[in-house]
Amino acid sequence: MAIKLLPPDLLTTSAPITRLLSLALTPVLFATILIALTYLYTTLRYRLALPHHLSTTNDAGKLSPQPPPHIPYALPFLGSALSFLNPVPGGYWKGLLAFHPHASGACTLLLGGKTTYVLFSPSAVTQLFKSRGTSRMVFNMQVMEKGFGMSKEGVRKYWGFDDPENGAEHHQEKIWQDYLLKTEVVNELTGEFVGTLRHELEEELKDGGAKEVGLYEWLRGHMFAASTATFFGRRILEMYPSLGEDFFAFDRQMLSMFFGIPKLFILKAYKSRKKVLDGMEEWHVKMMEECKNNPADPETVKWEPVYGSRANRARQHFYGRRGFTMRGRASLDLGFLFGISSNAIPATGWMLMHILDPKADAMLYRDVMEELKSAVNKDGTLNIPELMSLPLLQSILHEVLRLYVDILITRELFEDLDLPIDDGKRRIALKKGGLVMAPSWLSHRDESLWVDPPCETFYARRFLKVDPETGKQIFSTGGTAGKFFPFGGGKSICPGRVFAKQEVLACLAMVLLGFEFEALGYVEESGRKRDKFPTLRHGYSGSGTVVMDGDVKVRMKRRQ
Ligand code: HEM
Repeated sequence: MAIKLLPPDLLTTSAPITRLLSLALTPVLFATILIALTYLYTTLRYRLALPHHLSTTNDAGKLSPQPPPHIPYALPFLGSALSFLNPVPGGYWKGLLAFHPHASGACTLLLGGKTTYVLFSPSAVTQLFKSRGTSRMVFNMQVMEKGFGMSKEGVRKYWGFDDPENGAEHHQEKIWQDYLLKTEVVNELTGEFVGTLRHELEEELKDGGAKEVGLYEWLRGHMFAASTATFFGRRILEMYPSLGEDFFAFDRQMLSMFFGIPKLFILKAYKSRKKVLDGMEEWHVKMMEECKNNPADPETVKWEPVYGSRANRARQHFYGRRGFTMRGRASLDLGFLFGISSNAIPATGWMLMHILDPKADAMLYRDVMEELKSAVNKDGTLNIPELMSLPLLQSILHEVLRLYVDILITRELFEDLDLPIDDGKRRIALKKGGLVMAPSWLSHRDESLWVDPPCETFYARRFLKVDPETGKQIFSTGGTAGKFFPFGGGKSICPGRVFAKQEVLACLAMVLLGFEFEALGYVEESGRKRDKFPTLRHGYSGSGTVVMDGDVKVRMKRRQ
């Protein structure tokens, strides 16, 4: 049958077949030669550059600083992009450090045509955060368009491409300063969050019984509801009760869209984003009708159910002035919801899971409870400043952020930058137009920096020290500059960091003081039993606080 389908001349002579074959093989041969030559050239370039980079003689001014060695690759233009998309957390970095010395403190990658300088020397990272010649704008624009589904025109409008006077950078910074970072506003937000969460938790086990739950799954629902209502107002969850579920389905797949995986392969991701955007757009249309296109003034009104916090209303006023469509606002709000929810909620989950882990430090749960009780006022309310100063609790939070935050701090270089390595014994020269990236994974898990216990181990008391004067245990992050940066750094540092710490610790305290937990064992995401404590769920590098690939099953009841 197959033979009959071939043209007659191909059946009678083998010459056309040979011609056809050689025609088909030429591009393959060409591609193979190109790949081999690219690999040979980039390997040779790397081998020649590495000794110069590692040499400490250039501090005497004998050698001028050079860009860090370019990691070899085989695919022209794409460079290391495909291997960078390793879904195992830390997988790409592990492969890189198998041949590139950690002591080098930096390297250069070609990622989809873009020269990307990767920093993991503490002195270089510290200096990067201080430098003025960098910006996060290009990264932000890409996240908005590829991650949160904003139109190209919307992104241009947001950043003021055609109207620089009205770009968002300055306005956004001012909104963060006035409504996310000022102490009184943070306290106000924490008060609202605590009130909403209390309301949520009061509904749990009202009859005094007990129940078995997956700890993180249970926590996530309550925490999402409380933080979303705090920032966006109560009405969003009344109108769109499955927002949490839809948001986390989107959150799981956001990076695959951001990294540009062809749509055909990730239809589910696009579908999940569309669903949340449709719901948020509908919410906006209704809310704008209710408030007659004029959300309550953020200066005078503390909180209200339609648009929630001052921070959110200040954003909405700005978007209104800039003439954003409801769809455009939905994308911007999805981005803000991502900022609020994607890190703080899993970080609280990891803390709870470690504290209640039946196979870990047997004294941890007891010590945490003792500390927490000292932060309760006589009337039973939480003393937030006291809570924020508890050494063990702060140490656990920081250890969770060290071990589970996988963030790629990314900046565009709009001028050449000269950075120190090894406290300045060596220097590197980064060229204008490139990207510079400080991956938290490489610094937070550097085995030469985090030694006792080893960097891969969760150690609740890692950030505790004995105060030589009082002999008491104190919390300290001293000596971690450039080695530990879960909130990023410099002028683009996370504006929600102060609230995030209060939110995480307040939530943890309310849960542990309100309920008794008995750990029953570990489970997979599917609910099937497993022997080991959950670890990091698969996802691309840069996921933020990485979610767990399972849960701790607990029996819970109300404390008497
Ligand atoms: C444990 C919790 C959190 C972690 C680890 C975290 C981490 C980060 C990081 C690493 C960045 C990028 C910083 C940089 O490039 O230097 C960032 C940006 C941001 N975060 Fe957070 N964050 C957390 C919680 C929050 C919360 C609760 C909010 C809101 C209240 C928030 C709002 C934002 C916003 C709006 C940005 C973007 C700022 C901009 O583009 O200028 N974050 N966060």
